[in-house]
Amino acid sequence: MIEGSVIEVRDLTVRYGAAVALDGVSLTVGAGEMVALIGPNGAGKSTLVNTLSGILRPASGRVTIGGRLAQVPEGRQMFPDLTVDDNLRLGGWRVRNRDTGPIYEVLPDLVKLRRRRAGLLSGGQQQMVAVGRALMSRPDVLAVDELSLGLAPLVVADLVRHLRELNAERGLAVLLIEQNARIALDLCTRAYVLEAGRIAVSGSAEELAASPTVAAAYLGADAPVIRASLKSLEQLEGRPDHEEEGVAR
Ligand SMILES: Nc1ncnc2c1ncn2[C@@H]1O[C@H](COP(=O)(O)OP(=O)(O)OP(=O)(O)O)[C@@H](O)[C@H]1O
Repeated sequence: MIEGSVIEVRDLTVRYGAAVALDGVSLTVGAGEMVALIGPNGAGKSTLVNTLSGILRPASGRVTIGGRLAQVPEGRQMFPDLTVDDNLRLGGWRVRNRDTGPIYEVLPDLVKLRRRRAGLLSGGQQQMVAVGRALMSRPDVLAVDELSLGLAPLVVADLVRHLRELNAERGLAVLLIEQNARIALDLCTRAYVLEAGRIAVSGSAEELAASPTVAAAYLGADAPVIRASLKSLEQLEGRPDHEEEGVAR
């Protein structure tokens, strides 16, 4: 394993029966790094996350995780009849961690919801529970599958801000799997573009955002909306202007 990396994927091929979903994929995520994996529907993004977390087995190639990986699954996967607190607790099951207190410190919006049934929450609230539940296993790296799916821009901006804080203050590495490339390239420093099971292009977020091909294919009309939401969220909370650095390009 490359020193200092928390995820190392080498020449990974994954099949569903005869169908090849991932074909010779290689990528790395360094400790404390935020890396994006973007790509269209059916590119193989969820297959990759599910292989990282051991749900799927590679046909060939190697996946190495340095430290602990926790997954925020696509669609949030709440236990709808359980309370928020019980959903969180389930995230700590593997490491025998039942103390949800630290999660409410990191995600204080959940405090007032702790006794509510998860099925009654909004999509954004559920996504926050899903992030908190993943944090219960005290991970070194979080694999977040479609953070923004079906959520309003302001809600996404709030979740992005929390991920940024977790990264800056706790050194949590993040692999962000996103269809919305603008969000991914705003949040992360490096990115890979997955197309039809192969890495089509990779590089720094700046390079990819500046690439006409990537821009044409992936940077749609929603881009200004998300950035405006981040800005208004920060203004609402009286955050200083320099926090905007790294968001707007
Ligand atoms: N259980 C399965 N059985 C057979 N084929 C599957 C299965 N799950 C996914 N596939 C196929 O594998 C390919 C990759 O799917 P995957 O869900 O990983 O893509 P994705 O990039 O996550 O797409 P989306 O953004 O729509 O979730 C697709 O062609 C898909 O149809």
